[in-house]
Amino acid sequence: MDIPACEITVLPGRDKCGNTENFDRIEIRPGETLSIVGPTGSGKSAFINDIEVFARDDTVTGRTVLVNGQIPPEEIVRDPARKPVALITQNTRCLADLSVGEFLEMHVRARRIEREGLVGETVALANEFTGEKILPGARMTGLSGGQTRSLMVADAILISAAPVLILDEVENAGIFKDRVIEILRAHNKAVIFVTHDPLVSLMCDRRIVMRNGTVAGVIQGGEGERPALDAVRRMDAMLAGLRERIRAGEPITGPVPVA
Ligand SMILES: Nc1ncnc2c1ncn2[C@@H]1O[C@H](COP(=O)(O)OP(=O)(O)OP(=O)(O)O)[C@@H](O)[C@H]1O
Repeated sequence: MDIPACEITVLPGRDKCGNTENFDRIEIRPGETLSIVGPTGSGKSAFINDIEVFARDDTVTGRTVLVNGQIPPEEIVRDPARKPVALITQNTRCLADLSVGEFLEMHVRARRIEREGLVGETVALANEFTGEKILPGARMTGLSGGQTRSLMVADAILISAAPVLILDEVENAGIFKDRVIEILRAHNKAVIFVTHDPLVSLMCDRRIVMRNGTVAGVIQGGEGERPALDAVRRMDAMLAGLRERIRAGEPITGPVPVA
């Protein structure tokens, strides 16, 4: 069953001191990418938690989250097969004692999807996100952090088909973040990244800045940030190259090219 694309609206609650938040509403539409930034303890996780549980003034923040302009019905909130939001964090792991292929086949069957080759497509997509190739015969429990996250993102796109994805600090875990963003956009997903990564933040359409448990600002990316994005892209590629050389055990002597 495909879950139709939807629009998420976050209505204001209160900051940590109990003051009403200073925004009208934040709307997240299909195909949009949003990053949540801010110092430790500023309320980033609380913000995405509100979206994940479809808050109704019943969380610490007092926010309310609407789906297509309305309080979502119970069956959307409770039934994982109908829930439009998938959350993937650094700690998301799958503890099934199955091979990757068996696990995905089971998920395809549970979702009653009849499409030839979907398991293979999902593994192939996951392999676009990670440098450490995933084999269909590998055990789920033996996958590395980066492989697990890549597989979960590919599964969320092709099998769970959740229209809204929340990725909580997954960038540190050996996945090609620019490729992930590109593919998620191509699939018209709404994506929310909680991130400390400059490249991910600058690649997103908008940045929500958190402070003291509240939304302190919303920054629209765009042409003004283009030079910064281009520079960060070059730096990131340089660092990725260096990381690979260090991982391969090369001594890093002589000058390192700077972006
Ligand atoms: N609006 C709020 N009202 C009351 N408490 C809040 C609010 N927002 C966040 N908190 C609480 O403040 C604490 C820190 O928030 P949170 O974990 O969301 O921060 P964070 O930005 O995700 O931090 P980190 O970067 O360390 O993960 C949590 O205990 C959370 O429940």
